[in-house]
Amino acid sequence: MTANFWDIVRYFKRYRNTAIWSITGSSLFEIIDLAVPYTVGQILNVLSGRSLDPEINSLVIAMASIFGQSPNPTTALIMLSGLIFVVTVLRAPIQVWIANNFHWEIALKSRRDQTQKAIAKILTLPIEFYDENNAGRIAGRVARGLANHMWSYPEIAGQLIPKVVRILGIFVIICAIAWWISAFFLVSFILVLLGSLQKLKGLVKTEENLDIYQENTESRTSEIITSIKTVKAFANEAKEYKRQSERLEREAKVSLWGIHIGYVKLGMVRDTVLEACQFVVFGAALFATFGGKMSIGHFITISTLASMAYSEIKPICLLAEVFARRYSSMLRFHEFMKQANGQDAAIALYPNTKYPQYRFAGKVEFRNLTFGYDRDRPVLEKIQFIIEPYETVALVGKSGSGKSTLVKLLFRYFEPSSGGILIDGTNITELDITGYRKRLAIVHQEVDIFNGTLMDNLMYGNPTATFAQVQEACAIASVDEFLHLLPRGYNTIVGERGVRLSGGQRQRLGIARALLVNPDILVFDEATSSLDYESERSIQLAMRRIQGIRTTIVIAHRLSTVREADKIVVLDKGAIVEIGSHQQLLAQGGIYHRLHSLQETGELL
Ligand SMILES: Nc1ncnc2c1ncn2[C@@H]1O[C@H](COP(=O)(O)OP(=O)(O)OP(=O)(O)O)[C@@H](O)[C@H]1O
Repeated sequence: MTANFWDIVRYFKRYRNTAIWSITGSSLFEIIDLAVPYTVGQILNVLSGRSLDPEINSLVIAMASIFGQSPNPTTALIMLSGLIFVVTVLRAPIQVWIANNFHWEIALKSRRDQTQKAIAKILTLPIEFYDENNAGRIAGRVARGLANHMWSYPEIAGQLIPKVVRILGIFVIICAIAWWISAFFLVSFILVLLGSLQKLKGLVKTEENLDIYQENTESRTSEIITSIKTVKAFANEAKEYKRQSERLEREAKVSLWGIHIGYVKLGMVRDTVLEACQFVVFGAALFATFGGKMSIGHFITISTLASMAYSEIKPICLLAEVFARRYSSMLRFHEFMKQANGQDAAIALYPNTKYPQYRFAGKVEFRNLTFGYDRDRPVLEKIQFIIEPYETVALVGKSGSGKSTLVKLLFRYFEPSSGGILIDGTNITELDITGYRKRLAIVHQEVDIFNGTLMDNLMYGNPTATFAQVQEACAIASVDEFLHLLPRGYNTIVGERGVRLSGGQRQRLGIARALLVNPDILVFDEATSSLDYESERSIQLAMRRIQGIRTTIVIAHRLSTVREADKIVVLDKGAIVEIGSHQQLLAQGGIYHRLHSLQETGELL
């Protein structure tokens, strides 16, 4: 999905009304400020004994009559000084208030809204997105996009637009005094702006490449952090360091020689052209004044305004440059936000959303199910078997045979290409996905631990569980075997900043967490990592306690667990090759028998 400039504009759409009046306010103040050089010019005319411009003269007469004075040079000077006081001293706090208050208010509020939307997007993206993009890449893209939008808004709304309006105002005033100077001014302004924009276009393209490079570097840094144990175990610190340094060097080359130098050259050419134009205007006005075609007051007004205008073009170009530098990362944020949601996106993001409260006996039927991540390459083919309520079924097969994929389909992370899954006779696609998933629970091979207390982690799926229920689940899952070893029992902080739990302890925590949900179907993905004997025995005990209470599906990597299952489904290359009890399958003398013999001789399944 591609994004464009209008996505950036839409980002702030919610605050359109405040934006319109605050930008108009800021722009008006930039115009009002222009009264100063004009008034100074008029003061000079008074001081040098020349006449005022007709409009100002009638204003002085009108004001003098209001205060009962006769119009003379003194009243004119008081009037003109009063005008300068109003547009400078009185204007200052109001202008700062609008700029600092409203522009930043919009920037910060939009950041809050959009961060919320980004979190919603993260929660609703299809699960395969996370197979293809790691945390560092996603987090980096979102954070850069949000920050750049936030910084850009006050610069564009509070500075760039008002400055452009100010330049237009200057053009109008110069035009009223000497149209030929204003024509030169306008042409030079447009040419400088078009030239700068043309050059910026090229630089934005290079910025885009830089952004992609940066994302790749961030992604690898995040991988290094999450896989630091592997990096260290292979003593690959130097290799990783070198690879990242090379990437940074490549980024520096692009940003220094491709982009930075581009901006420097652009600035050099632009500033020289601007100074030259200003000099031409100054010279033309000087000769016009010397030749008696212009008053000294108008000469001062024009040269001051021209200097103001040309000095405003520089910040306008600089603001455009800064925006260009941020542009591609903002677009990449919108590309991320436009990613299609997963088919489970309907899952409620708001806690109060109602969903049906299902209750299943737990009969699961895989009916002629075929599926492939890539539609042309099926990973599972014509899978057909039934799990009766409260049965324990073990899925067995070599790595890559499709066991996990079958479970992913049960959780509706993906839809089958043909066939389907029925629960108590109803196709799961006909059920509300939230209500349905609430009745399932899974214990992954690697149990995720959130930073918080052990209790928080146990109650993750069911925050309303009672203490007695927690204790019961912990007893079944053999969590209580290590509970007393933790310094503060249930209140011990575990996870990122707390006590480290071993693989076996994590799995037992995972089982207790799943049991607390009281699911109708429990899926247990046995840890492949070799657990110590004690942990393995505890987990087996826990599994034995669960059997017969609810439908249980075990992705088995150890045959010791499988032996106890009511039914064993042996998968090979995405198809069911054997199905039956441990004894039946041994008697068949097929794949299962071979796997069993291998394990008996000490080889892992
Ligand atoms: N997200 C994915 N996108 C594309 N292909 C995938 C994806 N996940 C798994 N596969 C492929 O699907 C096939 C089945 O994988 P699956 O993870 O289901 O096997 P498994 O039996 O659970 O293996 P293991 O025991 O190693 O976990 C494999 O060929 C794998 O490469």
